[in-house]
Amino acid sequence: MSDTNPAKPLLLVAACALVDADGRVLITERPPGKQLAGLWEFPGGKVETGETPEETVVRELAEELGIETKVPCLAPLTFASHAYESFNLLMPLFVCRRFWGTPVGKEGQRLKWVRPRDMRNYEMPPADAPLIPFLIDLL
Ligand SMILES: Nc1nc2c([nH]c(=O)n2[C@H]2C[C@H](O)[C@@H](COP(=O)(O)OP(=O)(O)OP(=O)(O)O)O2)c(=O)[nH]1
Repeated sequence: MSDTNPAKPLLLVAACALVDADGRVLITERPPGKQLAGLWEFPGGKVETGETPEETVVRELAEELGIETKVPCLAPLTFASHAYESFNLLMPLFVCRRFWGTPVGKEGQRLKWVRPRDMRNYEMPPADAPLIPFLIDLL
């Protein structure tokens, strides 16, 4: 039997795997106070009205990490689809190897560059686990 809830919203979030010259990927710790605080995630955020998911990633990378990239530097890799308690998440994951500046946690969040095969050692949101094999295959 289906447990579909018509009142449960679909949330569109765009995320990015930033890749460095050594094939490591940046993950960031969700700040205290936010939902899923303390978990490690891909930088990104909610797609705002009027934005494309690519524009969201460019904006969030600037806001959260102080780096610049451009829409043509983002390549779609895969997506996450996960039923959270209060919303259904749809999250495209882009890969970006070309960016300007050095990422810093502009909101005080910790950052780590990790090899995809080591990502299982970091606690990530449940939506993210199925993304890891795609990064292992890519890198
Ligand atoms: N950025 C990001 N969000 C993720 C990942 N995995 C995952 O389940 N999420 C969920 C957590 C949140 O419910 C949602 C992202 O919302 P958010 O609160 O970080 O977005 P935002 O930066 O626009 O936040 P805010 O302005 O509302 O504070 O997606 C991930 O890898 N990266």
